[in-house]
Amino acid sequence: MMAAAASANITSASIASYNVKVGMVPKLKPSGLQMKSTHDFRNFSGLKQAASVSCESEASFLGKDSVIALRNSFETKAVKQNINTVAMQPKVQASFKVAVLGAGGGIGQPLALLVKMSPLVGHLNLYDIANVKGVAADLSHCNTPSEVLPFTGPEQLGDALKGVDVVVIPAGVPRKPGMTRDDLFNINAGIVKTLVEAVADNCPDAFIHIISNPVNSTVPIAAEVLKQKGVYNPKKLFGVTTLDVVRANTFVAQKKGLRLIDVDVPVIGGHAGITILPLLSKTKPAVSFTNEEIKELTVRIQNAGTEVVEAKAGAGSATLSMAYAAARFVESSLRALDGDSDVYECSFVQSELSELPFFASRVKLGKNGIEAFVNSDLQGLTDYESAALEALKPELKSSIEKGVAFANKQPVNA
Ligand SMILES: NC(=O)c1ccc[n+]([C@@H]2O[C@H](COP(=O)([O-])OP(=O)(O)OC[C@H]3O[C@@H](n4cnc5c(N)ncnc54)[C@H](O)[C@@H]3O)[C@@H](O)[C@H]2O)c1
Ligand SMILES: O=C(O)C[C@H](O)C(=O)O
Repeated sequence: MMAAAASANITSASIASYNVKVGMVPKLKPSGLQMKSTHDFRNFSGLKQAASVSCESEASFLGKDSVIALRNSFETKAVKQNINTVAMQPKVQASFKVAVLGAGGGIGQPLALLVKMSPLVGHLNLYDIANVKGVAADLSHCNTPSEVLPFTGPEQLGDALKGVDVVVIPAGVPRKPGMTRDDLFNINAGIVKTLVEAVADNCPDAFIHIISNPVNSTVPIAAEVLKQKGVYNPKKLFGVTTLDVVRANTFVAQKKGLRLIDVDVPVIGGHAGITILPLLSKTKPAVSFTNEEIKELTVRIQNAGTEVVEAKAGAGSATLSMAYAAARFVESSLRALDGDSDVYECSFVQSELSELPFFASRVKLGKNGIEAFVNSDLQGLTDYESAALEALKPELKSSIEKGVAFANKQPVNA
């Protein structure tokens, strides 16, 4: 069944009042990194459990707001139960099933490790056409809750996907120096099509995270495949653009001498070159930039993938930072599925925020996928941002149309 495309739009005013309403976390912001899970957590990273320590580690991919919320959640429970937070032993209830398709690769392996560390994950299925048995055996020795299983080859793909809540797809070839992401289309389009067909057949209700490039085309391909299979739910199909946000946050913090953990920059548009548009005017905390700084930061964020491709000199593209970013998006999705009502992330999704059918923006995630679009991010843009937004549209439109045309030329396998 095709679900309704439109979700409610959210303005900054409604976000503000929403945050006041939930009230548990003093300084919430609509940035995707708050945590108020219904589950209790234990930290598996070797630190003491969150209830008993100040765990504002700047190394945590949970981010500051998550950590504050996590601690508040324990403290609130402890007060209610009239017990000492230091003595509290939270019970882990890992329940979600995650599948990584392309798990033996440069992104897949570190991503699998980070997902293995999540206290929300009970089952972690690793699928690849090669090299995945050893990865699963290796990971399965970590004393974190999830059971790790390997699945190799098309005959095991269906089993890898049965009952899965979140499917992450980093399968496909990466760039070499001199290539654009679109140069990967001919190989990766077919890989994504085949994998999404299997998702449609085996776990049509899962959140689907597409990492494989070119994201601006592979997400529309996935949408068409799901439509052809009669199971498209636009609220649950996501192009992973979290790495653009991670990079923007890092580069802005470095440039302005801010604490990394404080910075949040929304990135809109798509995921290739000029289609990546960081909205520096919406940076939190509010920062002022010179025109030169805006240009320099924008271009650096847009070319950051190429910066890594060139530094790796033929050995691939970003893998470790991508795994980190993908793990953040998985964790956000699981928190949303777990009932956390304050989860916001940027993602490339079916959208009505612009005249393009797919567009990256900040979205609010809930149990049923996208609950709302943060349309206030697109209001009050600077002249520079407005011009950049108009300039990206033709390229993004043509990448979307290329994906749709590919999928419609190649009917899905029944
Ligand atoms: N969205 C983003 O921000 C982002 C960031 C970095 C990389 N990427 C993209 O992610 C993709 C993977 O990059 P990587 O560095 O991990 O590449 P990689 O070559 O190291 O790994 C890819 C893996 O996919 C597997 N694979 C290939 N065909 C498959 C199939 N049909 N089914 C299952 N698995 C299959 C390969 O065996 C390999 O293990 C590339 O397309 C790259 O451009 C996207
Ligand atoms: O740049 C690439 O090809 C990989 C990825 O899209 C990235 O942004 O790092």
